[in-house]
Amino acid sequence: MHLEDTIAAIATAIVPQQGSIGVVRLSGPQSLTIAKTLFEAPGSQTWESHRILYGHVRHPDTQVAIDEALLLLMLAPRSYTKEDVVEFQCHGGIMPVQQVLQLCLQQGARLAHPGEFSLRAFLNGRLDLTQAESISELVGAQSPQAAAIALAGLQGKLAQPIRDLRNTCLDILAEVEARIDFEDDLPPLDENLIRQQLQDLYQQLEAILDTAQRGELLRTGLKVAIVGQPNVGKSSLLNAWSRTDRAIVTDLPGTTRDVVESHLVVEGIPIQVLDTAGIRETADQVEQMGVERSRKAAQQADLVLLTVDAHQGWTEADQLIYDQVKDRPLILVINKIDLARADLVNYPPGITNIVLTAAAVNLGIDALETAIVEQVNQNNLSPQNLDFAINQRQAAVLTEAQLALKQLRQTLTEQLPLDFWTIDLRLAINALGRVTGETVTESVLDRIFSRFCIGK
Ligand SMILES: Nc1nc2c(c(=O)[nH]1)N(C=O)[C@@H](CNc1ccc(C(=O)N[C@@H](CCC(=O)O)C(=O)O)cc1)CN2
Ligand SMILES: Nc1nc2c(ncn2[C@@H]2O[C@H](COP(=O)(O)OP(=O)(O)OP(=O)(O)O)[C@@H](O)[C@H]2O)c(=O)[nH]1
Ligand SMILES: [K+]
Ligand SMILES: [Mg+2]
Repeated sequence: MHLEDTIAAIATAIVPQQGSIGVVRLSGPQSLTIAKTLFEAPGSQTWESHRILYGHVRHPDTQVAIDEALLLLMLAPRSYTKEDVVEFQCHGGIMPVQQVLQLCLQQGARLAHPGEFSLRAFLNGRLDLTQAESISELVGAQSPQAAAIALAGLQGKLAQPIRDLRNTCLDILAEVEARIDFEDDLPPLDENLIRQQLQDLYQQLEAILDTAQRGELLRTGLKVAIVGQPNVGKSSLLNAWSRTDRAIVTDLPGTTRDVVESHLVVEGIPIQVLDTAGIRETADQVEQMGVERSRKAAQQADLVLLTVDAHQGWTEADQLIYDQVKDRPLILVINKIDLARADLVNYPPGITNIVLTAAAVNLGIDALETAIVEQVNQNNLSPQNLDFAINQRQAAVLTEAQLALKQLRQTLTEQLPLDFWTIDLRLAINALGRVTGETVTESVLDRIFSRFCIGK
C-alpha cells in the first residue's frame, strides 16, 4: 500500500476565482521536510505539532512568494492519518492551491489517490472500515438526518455492536475448539446455552439489517415524478412544493417540454422532484419527445404523483396514463380543488393514496408531504429514529454472517460433529470482520476508498 510515500492533495473544493481559503495537505514521512523547504515562518515561531504557523510559501529555487498562508502541523501519531501531516491553508480560488500542490510534488510528494488519506487512517488504525465509510457518507449527505447517521457511524455506533457480535462468535468458537482438542478434560458443551446465544446473535443481526432500507433512503433519497395530462397543474405543483418558479406555468396545454428537476428535503429524506411534459398524443415532434421522457421518468421514479384536474374529473385520458403507471408506487393528486369538488372525481378503486391540492394557491403541500412519508413508511417498516444505518455493502456482508449462523443452527440440530460447527462459526466471524475491516482484501479496500473525494 506504499505507506512510505508522502502523499499530497488539495483537500478543499476549489472553484476558479471563488472561495476564501483552500487547503493543500501532505501526509507521510517527508511532510515536515517538504513543508520546511517551502514555507518560511518569520520570527520565533516553532515547528511543533498542533501549532499554526504564519508565513509565506516560496518557490525553493527563486524564493518568489507563491502565497501568504497559514501552516498547520500535526506530527505522527497525533494526526488524521497517524502520520506526519502538514496542511497549507492558502487563499481560495485555484491558483494558490494548485501552485502549492505542484511545489509539494516537485519536492518528492506523490499525488494522493481518491480516499488515500482515509485509507491510511484505516491502515494505521485510526478508523475501522465502517467509520471510514461514514466519512464518505457524511461528505455526501443531503439532509441533516443523513449527516447525523453518518456522524454516528463515524463515532463507532455501528462498529461497536458488530465487534461485540464477532467477539461472541469468537468465544463460542474457542469453546468448541477446546472440546475438539481436549475432549476428555472438559465438561461437555452446553448446547442449550449455545442455541440461546445463536438466537440472540441472529436477532441482533436482524435488527442491524433492518436499518439498511431506511439508511439507503436517507442517503440516496427518493425520485418522485409528477405526471399527468397537459394543464392539470404539474408545473404549478412543482413550483408550490419547492417554493420557486423553477418551471414555466401557462394556461397553454403542452407548456412543459422537458423534464424539470428540483431538489427538496422532506423529514430528512432528500427528494428529487421531476416535473414532466403533459402526456397526450400530439403531432408536434418536440412535444412528442417530451412525452416519451415523461413516460420514462415515471418508470424510473420511486414514486409517481399522478396529477389530475378536479374540474375535469377522471377522464379517459387520465385512465390511459394510469394504466401506464399503475404498477409503480403511486399517489393520486387531485389538483385545482378551488374550482371543483374533489369527491366528484371518479377515480378507480385501486387507488388508495389521494391528496387534494390547489397548487396555484399553495394549498395541500403539507398533505402531499404527509402522504409521501406515509407511503415511504408503508414500504419501509424500520424505525424512524435510527442510531446508525448500514449501507449496501455492509448489508450484503451481514447477510452472509446471518446465513452462516442459520447454517450453524442446522448443524446443531442435525448433531453433526464439532468440526462442522467450527466451519460455520468461522464463516460468520469472517463476514463480521469484513464489515469492520478486520478481515478484508485489498481489492475491497480499493473499491471502497476509490469512491471517496480526492484529498479525503
Ligand atoms: N483542517 C482539517 N480539518 C478537518 C480534518 C483535517 O484533517 N484537517 N479532518 C479530517 O479529514 C476532520 C477532523 N478529523 C480529524 C481527526 C483526528 C485528527 C487528529 O489530529 N487527531 C489527533 C490529535 C488529538 C490530540 O490533540 O492529541 C489524535 O487523535 O491523536 C485531526 C482531524 C474534519 N476537519
Ligand atoms: N384554479 C387553479 N388553477 C390552477 C391550479 N394549478 C394550476 N392552475 C392553472 O392551470 C394552468 C396550467 O398549469 P401548469 O402548471 O402549467 O400545468 P401543467 O400540468 O404543468 O401543464 P403542461 O406543462 O402543459 O402539461 C395554469 O394556468 C395554472 O395557473 C390550481 O390549483 N387551481
Ligand atoms: K400548461
Ligand atoms: Mg408543465
